[in-house]
Amino acid sequence: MTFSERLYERLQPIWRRNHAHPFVQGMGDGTLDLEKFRFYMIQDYVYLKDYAKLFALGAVKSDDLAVMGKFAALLDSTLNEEMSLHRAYAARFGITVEELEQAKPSPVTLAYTHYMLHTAQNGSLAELTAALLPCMWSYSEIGKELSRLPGVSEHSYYGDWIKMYSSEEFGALAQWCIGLLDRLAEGKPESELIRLEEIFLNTTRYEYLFWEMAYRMESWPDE
Ligand SMILES: Cc1ncc(CN)c(N)n1
Repeated sequence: MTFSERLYERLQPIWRRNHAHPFVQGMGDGTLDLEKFRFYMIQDYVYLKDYAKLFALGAVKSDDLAVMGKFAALLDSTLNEEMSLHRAYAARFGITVEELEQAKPSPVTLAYTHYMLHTAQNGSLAELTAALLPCMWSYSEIGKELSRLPGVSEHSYYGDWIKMYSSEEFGALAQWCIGLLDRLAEGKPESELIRLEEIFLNTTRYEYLFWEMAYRMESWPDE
């Protein structure tokens, strides 16, 4: 069994909760309130700005040219493809790029990105990869699962989101990250695998909290 198979098997309960979240299901059946989606888009933009830095840190922590190149490609794709989706949605919501850039993180966004950046800056390349993987992997799985629902890709708002995350290109990037973690985990003692599992579990939990935060449009108490 590969390390990613072990993670997938062990974390099924929380993984399924992510897929079953009303925000995710609401995109699938088209009933999600647009205000919640608007809130999500802005927070996700703020999130991705920090998330992209993990790829830059991954390149710094690697000595393998192929890995460095792939991290550079992931950085480029996050900033210029994934975040373009958000810029396009923002335009539809009447939000300017300047407003997007100035948006401030909610408590959950801040906690999630800071946890990942802290792990990436202080940990090994394997720890960095374990931290960033649930983001890529769970969106690719959610995108694919939603895209199987009839007519969903044609939804005037949620269709583009589902098309992006169910795309082969996004799936291939997620698969590369899974393969990288498997390679990095190979031959590691159980104590280190437990540490990697804990990091992966925490960012999987943060994925859930992010859906919950967006669904409830949670911000700071004084806002
Ligand atoms: C919170 C979150 N998690 C994952 C992804 C997919 N890159 C995202 N855009 N936002």
